[in-house]
Amino acid sequence: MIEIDGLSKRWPGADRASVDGISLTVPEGTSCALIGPSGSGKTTLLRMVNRLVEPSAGTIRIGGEDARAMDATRLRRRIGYVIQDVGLFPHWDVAANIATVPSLLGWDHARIKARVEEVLTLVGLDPGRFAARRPHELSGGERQRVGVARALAGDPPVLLMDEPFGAVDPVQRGRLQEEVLRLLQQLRKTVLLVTHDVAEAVRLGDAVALLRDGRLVQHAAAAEILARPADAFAAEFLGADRMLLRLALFPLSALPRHAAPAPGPALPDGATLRDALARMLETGTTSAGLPGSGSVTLADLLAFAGRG
Ligand SMILES: Nc1ncnc2c1ncn2[C@@H]1O[C@H](COP(=O)(O)OP(=O)(O)OP(=O)(O)O)[C@@H](O)[C@H]1O
Repeated sequence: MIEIDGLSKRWPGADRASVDGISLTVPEGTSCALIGPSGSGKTTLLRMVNRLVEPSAGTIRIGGEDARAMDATRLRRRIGYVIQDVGLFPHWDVAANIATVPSLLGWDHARIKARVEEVLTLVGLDPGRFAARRPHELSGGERQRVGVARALAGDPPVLLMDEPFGAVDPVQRGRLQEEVLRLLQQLRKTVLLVTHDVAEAVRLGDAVALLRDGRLVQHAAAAEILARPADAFAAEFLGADRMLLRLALFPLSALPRHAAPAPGPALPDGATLRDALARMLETGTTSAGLPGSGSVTLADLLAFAGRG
């Protein structure tokens, strides 16, 4: 669990605080995505959690312990950190990069080797093919995966991610988001994530925190913030397509199932309400076929969306 209370940062010489009295809790095993315009204080807030930036005021507790009272090195070993340009050591191979924290923790050689293979496999990279490569021998997407593997290597309970998929092309990005989401749910990590991308925030964050000028505008479950933005700024920032983004958060089982078949191919397993709407638009009909048999209808979908 991450508990942030009254946290502020005012950089020397600045005329106002970049982070201004933010209180925010990320419950154990959940994720929170920080969004907001450029300069709203997202990265500064994130970097105060692992003390790369010292707060001007306020407290941060990690697993109940005051982060400022802890030794900074010990604190950072309990917190995995993934950043956009990854920051891998260029002259070290992938295995050595991933082994950084386990080595600092004093693990023996065999345990480190086993852990490197385990986390590479977790992030979808074959250890036999990738362990001995240098960072420049990887694609951008592979480098991001190595970054995630490195952050997970010491099995920290908390993960901080700053634009983790920012440097990856849109197709890879979608796949990486999907995989990392599954992985983080499976590992029950507590995650604080910075992103510019509202779609990414609601996909990866159980909760979303919207910042403006260093202040917290709204902090709510992803489906809630999309349905009920706190004010006009929040509504504009979340975008005109926010109800479509929201539909993508719900499975087909959120709607009543009708026995009648629908025209066109059935939706695949794992499809969302947004996929159902897309299928209806594609077939020009008011129902979409469910995997197996049966269908959902546009009337039910609109009623669901309207309930918010
Ligand atoms: N090391 C620093 N020294 C002085 N001011 C800083 C420093 N780092 C950040 N700032 C200022 O703090 C404010 C918040 O910056 P921050 O990087 O946290 O915003 P952000 O929301 O992450 O922005 P972006 O989305 O563009 O990355 C900005 O006005 C920035 O200029």
